[in-house]
Amino acid sequence: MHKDIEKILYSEKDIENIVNTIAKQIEKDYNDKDFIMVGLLKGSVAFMVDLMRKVNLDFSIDFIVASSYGSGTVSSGRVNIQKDISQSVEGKDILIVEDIIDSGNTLDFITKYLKAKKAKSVKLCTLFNKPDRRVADIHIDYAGAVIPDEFIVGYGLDYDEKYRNLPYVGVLKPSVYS
Ligand SMILES: O=P(O)(O)OC[C@H]1O[C@H](OP(=O)(O)OP(=O)(O)O)[C@H](O)[C@@H]1O
Ligand SMILES: Nc1nc2[nH]cnc2c(=O)[nH]1
Repeated sequence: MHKDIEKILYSEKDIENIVNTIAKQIEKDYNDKDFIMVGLLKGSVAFMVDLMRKVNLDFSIDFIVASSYGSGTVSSGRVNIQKDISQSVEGKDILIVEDIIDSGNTLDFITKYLKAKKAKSVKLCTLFNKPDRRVADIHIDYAGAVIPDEFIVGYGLDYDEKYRNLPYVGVLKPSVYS
């Protein structure tokens, strides 16, 4: 285990099981759809790569780079698009893939943004749902696990741009923040 991690909340195996369950639901719902799986970078990178390989359908992938966090652990509420989707979404079914939904500000903004670009449908898929600090009124279509109000890292999730490469998800030792 990494020296900065206090405890592991989701092991590699736990995450694999969650990914497989969500992939089966998506296969069922998107069987007859022409859809784009859109990962929100950078946090969704590990989840997106694992999920897309488990969904046995024809679809395209794309990425948006959006950010609402600075170097800390609280959402600024302002969402910036740093890299837009690279194709037209008009008339397309969009499945957004996210690592975590917390305040909901990021997904609220991105959903409205894609609908304004005339997407046929926009659904949300997140590995982790943290409802305690929700501000925006959003509907999550696929959620892996509900987590309490703790700041988690690993499997794409960072603190100050570190720990994204950990294959598991855990919480940091308090000394890391001081
Ligand atoms: O529901 P919210 O409060 O908006 O928080 C969720 C967002 O925060 C994190 O992204 P961040 O802005 O830290 O960028 P990152 O994906 O590059 O880590 C995470 O990946 C989500 O996109
Ligand atoms: N890394 C990380 N980013 C977040 N963004 C919103 N909540 C979290 C969290 O718990 N961990």
